[in-house]
Amino acid sequence: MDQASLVSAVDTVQPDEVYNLGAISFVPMSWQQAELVTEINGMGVLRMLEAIRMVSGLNGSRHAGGGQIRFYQASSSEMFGKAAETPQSETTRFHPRSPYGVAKTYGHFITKNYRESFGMYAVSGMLFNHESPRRGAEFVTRKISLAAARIKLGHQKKLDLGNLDAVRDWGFAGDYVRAMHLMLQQEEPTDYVVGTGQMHTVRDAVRYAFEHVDLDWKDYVCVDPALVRPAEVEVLCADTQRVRTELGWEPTVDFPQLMHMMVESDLQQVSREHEYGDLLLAGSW
Ligand SMILES: Nc1nc2c(ncn2[C@@H]2O[C@H](COP(=O)(O)OP(=O)(O)O[C@H]3O[C@H](CO)[C@@H](O)[C@H](O)[C@@H]3O)[C@@H](O)[C@H]2O)c(=O)[nH]1
Repeated sequence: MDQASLVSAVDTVQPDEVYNLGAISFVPMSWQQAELVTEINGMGVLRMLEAIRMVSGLNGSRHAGGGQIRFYQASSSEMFGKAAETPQSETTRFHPRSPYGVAKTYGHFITKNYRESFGMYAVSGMLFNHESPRRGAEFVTRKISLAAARIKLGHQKKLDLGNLDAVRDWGFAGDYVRAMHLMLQQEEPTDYVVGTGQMHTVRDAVRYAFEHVDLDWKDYVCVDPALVRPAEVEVLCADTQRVRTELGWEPTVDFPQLMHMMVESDLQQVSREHEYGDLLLAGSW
């Protein structure tokens, strides 16, 4: 959408809150299409802020109150990248490791800059990995849960993965949506790190998923060096103190439960797909 159409859309809808979750979110794609990812994940944020600024009539240097529309930017733990410390908090310095992370860092700082320049209620949530049964199949948790279900039901033989030692702080997406909403209900606009504070490896994710279907993951998982990233983010884990104390936010699903939830959902989905496929083959549709 061009800038004029965006301004017109914001002016027509007159929203109270805007959540900018729009992005190309698959990190490896950002090495293949760095310019496109920068355009969408970086410049896209600026365009949203500009549209809100124009509709709100914020023209000068700093306006107290900054208009009525509240803005949420989906920042990412990928900004911490080659992490300077663990766990990562609101004050940890950024060292992004991919064009995706660099573009998100621009989006983060331009949001902060519009808050400081125009007094806008504009905040960033530095969200760690958040997953659910709706996760795209290219992301590692869903790739694993789908494979566990397909292998269990006899529709797949093995699972190729990249770096099994990567450590992430994975949580349930539903919990993170609650955190985003809470961030826009505060008196003062400010940025938060959102995660569970728990570290797990990709290997743990595989183990939890395959355990759920009573299989030994070592019989099925192969490491494919082509899936290892050019510059990996080795360890991410959130310092959750601020989000817990200031927003009263707590995650409700732990990582083993999350993997079980995803595998359970995929067992049903894979069964349905194959039932549907069999009906088609039998000419019943
Ligand atoms: N996708 C994928 N990742 C793999 C694989 N094997 C190992 N990994 C490792 O698994 C980790 C997680 O990869 P993803 O699930 O693709 O997520 P991500 O790169 O950490 O990024 C996600 O979380 C960020 C933080 O919230 C988001 O900003 C980003 O958009 C995305 O949702 C990475 O260290 C990656 O190298 C594989 O076969 N596929």
